[in-house]
Amino acid sequence: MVEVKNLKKIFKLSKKDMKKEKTKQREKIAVDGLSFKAEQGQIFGLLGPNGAGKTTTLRCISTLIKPTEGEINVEGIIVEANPEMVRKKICFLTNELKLDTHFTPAYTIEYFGKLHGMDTGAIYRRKEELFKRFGVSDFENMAIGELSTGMKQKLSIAISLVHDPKVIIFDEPTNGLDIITAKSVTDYLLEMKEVGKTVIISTHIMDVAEKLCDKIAIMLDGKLSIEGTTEEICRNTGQKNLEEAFFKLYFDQASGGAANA
Ligand SMILES: Nc1ncnc2c1ncn2[C@@H]1O[C@H](COP(=O)(O)OP(=O)(O)OP(=O)(O)O)[C@@H](O)[C@H]1O
Repeated sequence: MVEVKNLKKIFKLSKKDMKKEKTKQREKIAVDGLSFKAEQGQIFGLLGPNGAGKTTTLRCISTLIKPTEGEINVEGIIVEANPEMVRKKICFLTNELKLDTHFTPAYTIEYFGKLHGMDTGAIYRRKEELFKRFGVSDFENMAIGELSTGMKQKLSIAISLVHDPKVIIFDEPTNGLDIITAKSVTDYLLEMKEVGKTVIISTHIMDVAEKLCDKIAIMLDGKLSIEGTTEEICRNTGQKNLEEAFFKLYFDQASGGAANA
């Protein structure tokens, strides 16, 4: 279970950031009073356009950055009070994971397994299972520097899961993957929810959200716009599918009108 209460994250902007954001403001409110609860045995999706605050939210849950305000509870542990305990329970897959190019996939997963305090036998079994599952076995003894972007992505997925975490947090899980690997990832996430894990993903792809998620929170400009199942979101916005509901909420917000969902 992951519960986020009134999460707010304000970034101080450097001159370079201000230029990039085309703003005169010295601060950026990336997440603004966000609350939601992702239950065990459920895939919860944060859906939103670029810059909506999805990655920032996931980074706060994953203990990588500190919230400015609010409280996050992961499996009964308050993130701010006990980040080390939370790290044992979660995995966070992001394309920011930097892997040492000189090492092989086999060595790297062993290294991460040891960091999680696993014994050699457990690491080996997990490596065999995950490498087979995500198609890493064929290149497990090559140098990471020689791998393609997709191969590195598959390896990152396997590494992030080595310690069999209770809470799986994937930022844009299918980004950059071919359709076969994308399917193996989504199938895996569906299996994980069946065995009672809590899965949280971020995506801007409607199809991924609709097919995969039990519950969806649509984020716009750092705020929660609406939360519910696809059916609930469609019903509450009076639209016939998630994409149309999303556009209604987006344009209502852009025009300053209340989404009223
Ligand atoms: N470290 C940072 N310093 C300053 N601003 C930041 C920082 N990280 C994120 N932001 C800003 O916060 C806002 C939300 O960014 P975030 O990456 O959370 O959005 P997102 O919904 O994940 O978008 P995307 O789909 O593009 O990944 C953006 O305007 C971004 O530029």
